[in-house]
Amino acid sequence: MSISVSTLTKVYGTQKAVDEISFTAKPGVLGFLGPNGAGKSTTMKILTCFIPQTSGTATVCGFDVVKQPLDVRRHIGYLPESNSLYQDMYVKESLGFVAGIHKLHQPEKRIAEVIEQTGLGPEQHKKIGQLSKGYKQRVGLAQAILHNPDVLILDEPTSGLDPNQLIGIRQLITELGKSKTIVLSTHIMQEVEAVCDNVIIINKGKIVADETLTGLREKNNSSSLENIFISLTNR
Ligand SMILES: Nc1ncnc2c1ncn2[C@@H]1O[C@H](COP(=O)(O)OP(=O)(O)OP(=O)(O)O)[C@@H](O)[C@H]1O
Repeated sequence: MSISVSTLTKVYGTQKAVDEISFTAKPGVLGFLGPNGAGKSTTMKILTCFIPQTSGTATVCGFDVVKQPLDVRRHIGYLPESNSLYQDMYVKESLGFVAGIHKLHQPEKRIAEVIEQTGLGPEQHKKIGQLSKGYKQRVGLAQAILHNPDVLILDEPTSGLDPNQLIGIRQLITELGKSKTIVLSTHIMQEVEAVCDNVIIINKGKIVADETLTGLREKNNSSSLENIFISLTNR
């Protein structure tokens, strides 16, 4: 399994944000859904070694997030919810900077590939601060996939994008999901229908559904995903 999480718990002070969750993920796109404050970003931050868990374990490509963080970082790409980019850097320069962190061989070639893949071509000579929100999001995605990781963690990657850009990014996620394990957090149920193979719904720090998209619908009398979400998270 590319991701394996076992009885993972995170407590902030007195707030239990993640409560003994266990799940696995393999190549494909896993929708990671839940209401605001359910614990999605917290789980993603633990998987990407940004914060430590309180208890339980998580491994990425067999590497433990606490004991082997450097190995985990080599295998994972992360687009955080608040995608903080260096506004004064040029697009290509920022990708060169990230390539340096990953010590990539032939960075120029890989940067050109990723610019093509993320549709950044027309904007590649601009400073990040001059880009529209959608293109900034593409830069974040380009940075996340630059080292060709096996696992991608995308925290609301399409929030605030226009319908044309949405389609482009969703196509890219679908394409990447053919070979990589993608954990995708989103509040857009249409997006889940469009790109996800499997779905986890988390509510108040606990997993309330972990199914294939078709399995989830069958179990809930073919109800819409929106209705399933509402019924599982209003308990
Ligand atoms: N650094 C922190 N200190 C204290 N509490 C925190 C911290 N980060 C998150 N929390 C709390 O943990 C809970 C889970 O937050 P988290 O950001 O993981 O939710 P989420 O599912 O990603 O929500 P959203 O959909 O709004 O992004 C919330 O109650 C939140 O207030």
